[in-house]
Amino acid sequence: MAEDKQIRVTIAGANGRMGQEAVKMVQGDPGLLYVGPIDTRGTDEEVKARFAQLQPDVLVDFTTPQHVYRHLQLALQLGIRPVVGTTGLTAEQIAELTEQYKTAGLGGVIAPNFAIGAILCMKFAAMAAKYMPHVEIIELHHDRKLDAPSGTAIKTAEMIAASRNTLRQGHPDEEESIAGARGADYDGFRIHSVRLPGLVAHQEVLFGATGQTLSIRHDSISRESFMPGVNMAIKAVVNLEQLVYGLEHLLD
Ligand SMILES: NC(=O)C1=CN([C@@H]2O[C@H](COP(=O)(O)OP(=O)(O)OC[C@H]3O[C@@H](n4cnc5c(N)ncnc54)[C@H](OP(=O)(O)O)[C@@H]3O)[C@@H](O)[C@H]2O)C=CC1
Ligand SMILES: O=C(O)C1=N[C@H](C(=O)O)C[C@H](O)C1
Repeated sequence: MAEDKQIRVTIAGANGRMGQEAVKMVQGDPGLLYVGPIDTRGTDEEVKARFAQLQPDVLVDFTTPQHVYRHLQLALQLGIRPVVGTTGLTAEQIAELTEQYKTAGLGGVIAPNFAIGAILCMKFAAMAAKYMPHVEIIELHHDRKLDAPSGTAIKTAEMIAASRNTLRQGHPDEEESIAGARGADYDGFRIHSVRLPGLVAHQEVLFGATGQTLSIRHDSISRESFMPGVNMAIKAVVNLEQLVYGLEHLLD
């Protein structure tokens, strides 16, 4: 795409918590043109007619786990490059979409977290797990969140699992007297989800070894924290020819 041409951006979920921030960010960048919101709660024909009216280069998605898979399929059919922050896609869906986008040679970004500090938290956690394989993840979010565990916690867990040998942690005879007390199991370690009003988006990765512990913590205290990453993804996706999962793939 020519460097001096504005990138035409539509946003799904434009009235939501993240969508409102994203609209402000896009409208504040002279390199981007906000062409308007897209709402896909209609028939395929109605939605395609709206896309035809908007003519976007990029679809930014901050909606719900229920809709995001269809949005990625629609974007593929229409040749619009998606930048997806919505969480809740399964590993199988991401793998399938990655193949489909590769076949079509279309760029896309799925990023469970756009905050640079969260990406560093994931990378540091993966580094630490190699040397301190006993680990638990605690993610903490506002209580309007629909999915658990968070997309960030799942991505962190995937990166930890890739950098350590599978290890079933805790006492072999441990029992829960209240179901769920030990959290969700991922590759032998545990993920705990906290939901409270007042929180935004937070994650702590705890490691333990003989006589020592290590905590790696990231806090998003406002949704502005995600916007530089969304901006970077919009500008990168127009030059991509495949779907990437994780903002770390766009960082050098
Ligand atoms: N990757 C990242 O860095 C981040 C990702 N997220 C993720 O982003 C997603 C949105 O979070 P958040 O903004 O807090 O949620 P909100 O509930 O505030 O916003 C979701 C919005 O999507 C709208 N919506 C629902 N369905 C459709 C549809 N089919 N087409 C268009 N709009 C639709 C809703 O409209 P209505 O209210 O009318 O139903 C609502 O305005 C979540 O999955 C969350 O996990 C959040 C923060 C950071
Ligand atoms: O719903 C949220 O708010 C967030 N969702 C993302 C996730 O599930 O990881 C990113 C961030 O944690 C905020």
